[in-house]
Amino acid sequence: MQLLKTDVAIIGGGTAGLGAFRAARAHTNNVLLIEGGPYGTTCARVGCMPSKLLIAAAEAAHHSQNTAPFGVHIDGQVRVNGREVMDRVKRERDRFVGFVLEGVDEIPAENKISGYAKFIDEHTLQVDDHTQITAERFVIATGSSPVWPGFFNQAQDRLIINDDVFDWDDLPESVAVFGPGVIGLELGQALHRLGVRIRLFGIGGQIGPVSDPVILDQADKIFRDEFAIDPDAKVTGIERVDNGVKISFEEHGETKSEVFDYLLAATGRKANVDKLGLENTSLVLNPQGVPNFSQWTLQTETNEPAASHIFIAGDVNNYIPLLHEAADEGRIAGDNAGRYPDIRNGKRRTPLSVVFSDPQIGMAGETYRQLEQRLGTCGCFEVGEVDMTGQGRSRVMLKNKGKIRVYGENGTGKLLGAEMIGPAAEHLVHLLAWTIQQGLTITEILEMPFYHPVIEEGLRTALRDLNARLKLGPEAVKHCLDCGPGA
Ligand SMILES: Cc1cc2nc3c(=O)[nH]c(=O)nc-3n(C[C@H](O)[C@H](O)[C@H](O)COP(=O)(O)OP(=O)(O)OC[C@H]3O[C@@H](n4cnc5c(N)ncnc54)[C@H](O)[C@@H]3O)c2cc1C
Ligand SMILES: NC(=O)c1ccc[n+]([C@@H]2O[C@H](COP(=O)([O-])OP(=O)(O)OC[C@H]3O[C@@H](n4cnc5c(N)ncnc54)[C@H](O)[C@@H]3O)[C@@H](O)[C@H]2O)c1
Repeated sequence: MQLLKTDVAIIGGGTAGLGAFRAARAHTNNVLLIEGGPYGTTCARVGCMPSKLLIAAAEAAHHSQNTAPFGVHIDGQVRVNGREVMDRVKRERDRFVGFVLEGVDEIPAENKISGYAKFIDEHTLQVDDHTQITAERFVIATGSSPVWPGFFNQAQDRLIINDDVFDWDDLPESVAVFGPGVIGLELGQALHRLGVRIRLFGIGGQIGPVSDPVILDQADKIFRDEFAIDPDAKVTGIERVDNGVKISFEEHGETKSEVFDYLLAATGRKANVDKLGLENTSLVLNPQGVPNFSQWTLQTETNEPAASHIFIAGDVNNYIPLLHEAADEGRIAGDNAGRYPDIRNGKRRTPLSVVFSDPQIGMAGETYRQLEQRLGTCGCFEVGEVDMTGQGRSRVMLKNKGKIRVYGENGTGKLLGAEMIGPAAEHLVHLLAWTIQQGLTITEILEMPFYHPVIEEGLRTALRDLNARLKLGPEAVKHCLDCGPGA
């Protein structure tokens, strides 16, 4: 058994762990990074990047099949070569992973340990069966893993998760996707557009991360128009049959069955805490077994009188499981583990999220649900809205679908948040998150320049509507002449 002593031990070499490693090293050279699996990060290997590559191929197929309304006809067949699609996805994915690996290679060998770590007491980790590490402070950055209900296991070898999709050499004929959350929606729509027969099964009517019922209703209509999706499905059976997996479900009061090549479980993820031996520490755990922690310092809560020497960052803390948040949290946790006990509050940014469906779903600032809970009973916030079906630039490009809803505070006139489904949502929510973080009022935002004809003019209409409802501006004028046609 190798015995090692260090100032800071980082458990997990993903995005949060690598950020924590760098930040802790600014305080001490005695930092150990422990990685159980392959380096490369979830984001680059099986997450953000390969999913966006698959979506990019799907968009190319979709555009080339939908040129006729412009009077542009592709005579002949648009052919999707599944092998070439997957080859590009994997080739480009490997390139992104390669960049991460180059960074990992620069970390000196004596600062890296391979193996799965587990606490055996407050200050000691067992790594596989080969090493024990005693450390003054720790950062837990072990990420998350997919979860699914037990009855999915009836699909046996045809049950797959996102990781498996990015291992394919060719596209299958059909996939039943369970979970129209972020992963299911992105992958399901992309597969559909690449010619794979899909059916997307949800539960309780939820689609993506949307909390605003008006946007949810839009999403439901838009996606139902394009592919088979039931966000509130009644699935009555899952069975492994000779040629795949048979799913039985109710539709319009009838029981139907359909056979698919695979069942893709995209029904959520859970924090990787179960094998960490946290029961051997004094940490206070929530019902999911995740340590309680401060979102500002990433310091965990302990039963001991002394402040905790353990920090937790990234997906494993179940707070905001997104890449940029994992990176921020890694830096904050690593910095605090390095400087402990003189710890600091880190900078948390305005919440921002994007689903790369088409149309995209975007959210910035506080969600509708959060605002309803915080301000709903006092009539303290108002909602402005624009329907994108008539929006000039979107219509020109035949991207005129969806709605934008913006939320503002009565009295202060500040923008609080937004939810949307529609064109260029990935860009619009950035603009909104940036203005919310600066604490701008809707009036101040409306003083900014707006070009013509652009999708941002649609956002301006929603903001004008909001200002009028907050009684801080005139009624929004329908077809305002000084705005430019279709603004
Ligand atoms: C399909 C998919 C698409 C996504 N798309 C986006 C997107 O478009 N935009 C976005 O912002 N986010 C996206 N995400 C989320 C994003 O990938 C995660 O938020 C982010 O990767 C989390 O980073 P992390 O460092 O917390 O975890 P990870 O990168 O998973 O790192 C955790 C590491 O810990 C290691 N580990 C686990 N247990 C132990 C142990 N006991 N000992 C040692 N090592 C251990 C693991 O091997 C792993 O390498 C996506 C996720 C998925 C799955
Ligand atoms: N574009 C992005 O930023 C992006 C992309 C992918 C993933 N992610 C991150 O990864 C996280 C995990 O994504 P996810 O899609 O696995 O989780 P999710 O929580 O977003 O979605 C899970 C979905 O599965 C549904 N569901 C649960 N049980 C079900 C069942 N038995 N049958 C059918 N549906 C069921 C839920 O209602 C929900 O809609 C996301 O929260 C997000 O933070 C981000």
